[in-house]
Amino acid sequence: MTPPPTVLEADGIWLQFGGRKILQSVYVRLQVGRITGLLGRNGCGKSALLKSIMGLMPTETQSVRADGHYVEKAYQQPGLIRYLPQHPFVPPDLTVRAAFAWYGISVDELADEYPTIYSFRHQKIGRLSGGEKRLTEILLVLKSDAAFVLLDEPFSHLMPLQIEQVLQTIRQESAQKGILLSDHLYRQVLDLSDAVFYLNAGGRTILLDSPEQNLKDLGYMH
Ligand SMILES: Nc1ncnc2c1ncn2[C@@H]1O[C@H](COP(=O)(O)OP(=O)(O)OP(=O)(O)O)[C@@H](O)[C@H]1O
Repeated sequence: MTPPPTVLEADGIWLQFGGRKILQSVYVRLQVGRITGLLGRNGCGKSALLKSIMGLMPTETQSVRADGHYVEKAYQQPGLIRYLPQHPFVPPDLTVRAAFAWYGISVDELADEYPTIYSFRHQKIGRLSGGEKRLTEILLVLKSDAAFVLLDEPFSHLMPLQIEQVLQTIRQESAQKGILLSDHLYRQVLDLSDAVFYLNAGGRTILLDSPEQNLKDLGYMH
């Protein structure tokens, strides 16, 4: 059996909407065992980039490679890569237990770590609150058996205590996964990430060498 890949690279991604250039020759790199942050202003194209990597957005050109092998439709390869979009994606009629089973996870794994979600195991997803649903979806993606995980604004809808817990789970899961984390909670992203890319208004990624200072210079924060 071939071992799972350890590096995922995306480059040469060009995307425009109605003549407006969103992504221009973007480059990002994920590595198993590392967390890679992705920051950028509202509307700069972070979500579009994640969708492009997944093969869910028609781009002009792009190259996504796992250990150098071309990946065409990442969304068809859940063992390779999983994606948390900004919008809810689990069918509302599934129970929490069934949703975890769908992702190859036993809900019993959550009993100690996430007792509230575990207590909802017989509930339908559609009956959960916004935050409970978001937390369920984050855990589905994070705890699934994928080599790489893309997280688009995982902290939205979560209360501070849950954010702390999810940060810890991201850290734990990164031991066996390469994780791309895009969120506006920049402090948490900086603390957690081994490397941080900034997507600038011109649609190019910059690898930050001094993140705090770079982000001020780039006008992302004061
Ligand atoms: N399907 C689409 N058709 C036309 N324009 C789109 C489409 N999807 C996204 N856009 C535009 O592309 C730009 C990038 O959007 P995207 O959602 O990727 O930004 P973002 O960096 O994730 O923003 P935010 O931080 O606010 O979530 C925006 O200007 C958006 O309006």
